[in-house]
Amino acid sequence: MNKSEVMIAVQDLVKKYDDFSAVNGLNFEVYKNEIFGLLGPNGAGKTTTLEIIETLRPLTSGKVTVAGFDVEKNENEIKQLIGVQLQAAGYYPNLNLTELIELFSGLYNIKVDPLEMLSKVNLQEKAKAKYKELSGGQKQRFSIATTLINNPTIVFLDEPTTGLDPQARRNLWDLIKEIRDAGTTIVITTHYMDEAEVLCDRVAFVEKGKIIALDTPDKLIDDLIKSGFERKKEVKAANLEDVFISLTGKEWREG
Ligand SMILES: Nc1ncnc2c1ncn2[C@@H]1O[C@H](COP(=O)(O)OP(=O)(O)OP(=O)(O)O)[C@@H](O)[C@H]1O
Repeated sequence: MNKSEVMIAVQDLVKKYDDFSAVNGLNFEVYKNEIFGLLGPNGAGKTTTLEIIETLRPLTSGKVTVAGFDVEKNENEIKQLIGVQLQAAGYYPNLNLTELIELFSGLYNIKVDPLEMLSKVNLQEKAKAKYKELSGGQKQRFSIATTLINNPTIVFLDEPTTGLDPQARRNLWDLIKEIRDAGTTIVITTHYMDEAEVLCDRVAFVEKGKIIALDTPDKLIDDLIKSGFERKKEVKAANLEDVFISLTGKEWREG
């Protein structure tokens, strides 16, 4: 994470749907090369905020810049810099993965090697498989590959591990970290706090369209402990998920 380089700046962001404020004065910055998590309950305003940053939804007031470009004035420049996870329902179920990558790269008007893109997400063996033949984890990995086609500077992932088994989730965490380590900034939303804790460099908690806390997971946890918080139950050195992983292994298994 490089604090000196701000990739996304959100200032006093407000989004109203009629007289309901879904986003109610948000302020935060995302730094170059970090994994930044937006956390919060259903309806808190996370997706709305992401869609405004992605230039897919107009803001009501405030200012949002992406790599210095204003979302209200430089939509095209921003679209070239970002990778957005497309909803799976939009994929043509009868095309194979190679054909789908070719289709998407055609939409971006660029040429990529489909096999190279698929190998980034460990799906090279599935190059000739149809999308509908993939497991849940493979579908998620494929959708992450589609975000990387235009070689983006920033990637947005909206709940990328929902519905996956523990192995598939952990493998996806490794993949997302690799993408960050290769120089990409990542903004993610998730409802899984364990995921946010191991994956995110910094997290913002959003509630009712406002940020109620923003820091590294370590700092947020340390502050809570300093305030006198204690868990009721004795904390064990492992949990049931650790048992699952230790019994079944951690390799890619949805083959
Ligand atoms: N197009 C719309 N018109 C009216 N209200 C909307 C619209 N889109 C979202 N909302 C409302 O804005 C609020 C924030 O929704 P948003 O989808 O941003 O929340 P979220 O934090 O992403 O929730 P989730 O975790 O469930 O995805 C919700 O109360 C939602 O009903």
